[in-house]
Amino acid sequence: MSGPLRSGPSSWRRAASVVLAAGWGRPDPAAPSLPAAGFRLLLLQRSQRQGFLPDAHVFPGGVLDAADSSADWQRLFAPHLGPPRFGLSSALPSRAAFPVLPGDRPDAADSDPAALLDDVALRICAIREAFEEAGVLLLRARGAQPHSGPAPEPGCALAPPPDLEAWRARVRSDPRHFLHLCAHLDCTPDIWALHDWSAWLTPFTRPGGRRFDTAFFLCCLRKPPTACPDMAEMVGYQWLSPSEATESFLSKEIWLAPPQFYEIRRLANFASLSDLHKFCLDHALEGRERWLPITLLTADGALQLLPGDELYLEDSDYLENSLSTEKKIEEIMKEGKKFHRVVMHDRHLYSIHVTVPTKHKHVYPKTYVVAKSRV
Ligand SMILES: C[C@H](CCC(=O)SCCNC(=O)CCNC(=O)[C@H](O)C(C)(C)COP(=O)(O)O)[C@H]1CC[C@H]2[C@@H]3[C@H](O)C[C@@H]4C[C@H](O)CC[C@]4(C)[C@H]3C[C@H](O)[C@]12C
Ligand SMILES: Nc1ncnc2c1ncn2[C@@H]1O[C@H](COP(=O)(O)O)[C@@H](OP(=O)(O)O)[C@H]1O
Ligand SMILES: [Mg+2]
Repeated sequence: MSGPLRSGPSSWRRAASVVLAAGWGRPDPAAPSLPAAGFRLLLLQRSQRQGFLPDAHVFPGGVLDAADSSADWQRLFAPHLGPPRFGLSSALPSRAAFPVLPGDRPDAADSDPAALLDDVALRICAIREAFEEAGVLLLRARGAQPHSGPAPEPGCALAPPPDLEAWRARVRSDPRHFLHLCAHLDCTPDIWALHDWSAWLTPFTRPGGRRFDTAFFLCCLRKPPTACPDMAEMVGYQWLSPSEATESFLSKEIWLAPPQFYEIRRLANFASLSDLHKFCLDHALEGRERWLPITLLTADGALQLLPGDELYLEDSDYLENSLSTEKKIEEIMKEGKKFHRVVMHDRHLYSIHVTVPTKHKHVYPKTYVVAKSRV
C-alpha cells in the first residue's frame, strides 16, 4: 500500500444538509389518528450543470452564508427564546476529534459576540437550503407554545406561500431575504426539529478539488410536504424509503455519493418513523461525530475507510492524500477483520462492511453486501 505525498492544504466550505424523513403509508386502521408507520426520505436530483456531484441525488443542503449567523435573527426569536442557544439543548462537551482542519476556527460567536452560535446558524442554513432547493418550509409559528429542547413529536412543514417562486428567487439572490420571509410569515426557522445526526468531510480526490465540511441534521415530519425543486440547482426529487433508495441506486436509476449511501443504509435500521424520532430524542445529547473518509484505491475499485476501521489512519497527511494498492478488493477484504468501510466495486455498486462497535450511542449501518451476481 503506498502512502502520502505532500500537497497544499484544501480550503474547506462549511455546509449543512437536512435529511427529511416523512411518515408514509396507510395509518393503522385500528388507530387512524396516529401517523403512518413507515417513512420515506427526500432526495433531490442535482443538475447536470453542477460543478460538484452533477446528477447525484442528495439531501437538501448547501454552503453556510454569513446571513445564517446574523444577529438580526435574535429579534425574530424574541421574546420567548434568546441567545445563545434559543432553547436548543445544552452545548455538548467538546470532543478531541480527528481531524483538525487547517481552516477550523472558533465558533463565529467567539469572534463576533452578536453572531449566532454555529449550532443555531447551521440549522438555519439547512432550513434555508431546503426552502431554496425544494420549496419546503421548515418553519414554526412565532406564537406557538415555546418548548425547551428538541421537538417532542414529528411536526409538519408550513404550507408554501402563494408567492413561493418570488420569495425563492429573492432568497436565492440574497440569503438575507430568508429572514425577511420568516418575518413576513410571522415564523422562525424550526431549529428545534433538526436533530444532530452526523458530519462528513469531503475525502481527498485530487489537489484543489472542492471540499465540504458538512453537518447533517435529521428532521422527522408526520407527512411529506409538497416538494418543488427549483429546476436550476435541483431538477427532480423523489421520496424513497431506505430500501427503495438502495434499490434505485443499484439499478442505476439514481446515483448516490458514498456519504448519502452510508446514511441511507444507516436509516434502514429503523422500522418506523416513531422509532427514528425516539432515537433522535434519546441521542440528543451525544452530538455529531465528524468523519473524514480516507480513500484506498485498489486494482479494481476503491474503498472508503471510516474511523475505527483497521486500515484507517488518524494521520493529518490523509487530509490531502489517498492510499493506493495494487491488490484487488477481494484480497484486501480477506486480510482484515475490523471493518468500517464502504467498498466501491464500480459507480453503482457499493457495499458496506461494519464489524466495529458504534460510538457515542449512535447507530451504524448493518453490513450490506450486494449479491455476487450483481458484481
Ligand atoms: C464520488 C467520489 C468523490 C468524492 C466523494 O466522496 S463525494 C462526497 C460528497 N460529500 C461531501 O463532500 C461531504 C458531504 N456533503 C454533502 O454531501 C453536501 O450536501 C454537498 C452535496 C457537498 C453540498 O453541495 P452544494 O449543495 O453544492 O453546496 C469518488 C471517490 C472514489 C471514486 C470511485 C473510485 O475512483 C473507484 C472507481 C473508479 C471508476 O473509474 C469509477 C467508479 C469508482 C467506484 C469511483 C466512483 C466515484 O468517482 C468515487 C466514489
Ligand atoms: N442553474 C444552475 N445550474 C447548476 N448549478 C447552479 C445553478 N444555480 C446555482 N448553481 C450552483 O449551485 C451551487 C449552490 O449550492 P448551495 O447553495 O446548495 O451550496 C453553486 O455552486 P458553486 O459552489 O460552484 O458556486 C451554484 O453555482
Ligand atoms: Mg445544495
